[in-house]
Amino acid sequence: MRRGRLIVVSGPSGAGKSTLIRQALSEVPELAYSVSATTRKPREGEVDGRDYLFISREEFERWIEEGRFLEWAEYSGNLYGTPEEKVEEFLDEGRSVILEIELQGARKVREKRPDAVMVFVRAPSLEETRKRLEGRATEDTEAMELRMATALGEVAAMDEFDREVVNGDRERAREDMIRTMREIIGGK
Ligand SMILES: Nc1nc2c(ncn2[C@@H]2O[C@H](COP(=O)(O)OP(=O)(O)O)[C@@H](O)[C@H]2O)c(=O)[nH]1
Ligand SMILES: Nc1ncnc2c1ncn2[C@@H]1O[C@H](COP(=O)(O)OP(=O)(O)O)[C@@H](O)[C@H]1O
Repeated sequence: MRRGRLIVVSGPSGAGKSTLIRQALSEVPELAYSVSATTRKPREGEVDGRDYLFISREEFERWIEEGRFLEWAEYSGNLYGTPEEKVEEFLDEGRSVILEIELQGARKVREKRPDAVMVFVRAPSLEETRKRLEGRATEDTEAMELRMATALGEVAAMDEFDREVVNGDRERAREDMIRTMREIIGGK
């Protein structure tokens, strides 16, 4: 069986990555989602094992020592990492796997797996990114400002990516994301 593709989806906080990925996963059955581990506290509505594996810093550090991560990074004071075993399982089953990860992690994956396809998601502008983060209201002011500061650096890295999805109009972005995923799976 042909192995699946490794798909990295990255972009500033508030760009709409989670929203677009959720939509792509429900439309494209060949896609699987890699559930990351994090030391961040769960947000209202987030489910352990579905959105993230919520673990302590001690446990996270143990996983690093045991070499269980394909990549990991610190972001906004918390640790985030991609457990490698599950990703490999999906790829072996012929499913393509989406990693929703920040820029440092994306760069590590590109180094380790040059065949990974890098997709950048962004809002039409930074002002729009801020508005959406404020609308989502999941972070306190400090965490939000940190995300905005990081967003500036992330937008500058756009050129490092293979594909871009601009999330302006919701419906168009949804279609664009789904088309992009189908093209990647189909080898385009
Ligand atoms: N390197 C890395 N980044 C991750 C991983 N999982 C999530 N992230 C990124 O960590 C950042 C923060 O995620 P989160 O706390 O859920 O906040 P949000 O992006 O504002 O919704 C986002 O850019 C995610 O893409 C991971 O396994 N590895
Ligand atoms: N095209 C869009 N137009 C307006 N708001 C959007 C759009 N896409 C997503 N949002 C909203 O913006 C906020 C951030 O989206 P989210 O998917 O959580 O971003 P990310 O995962 O990149 O941090 C959410 O409240 C979401 O409902």
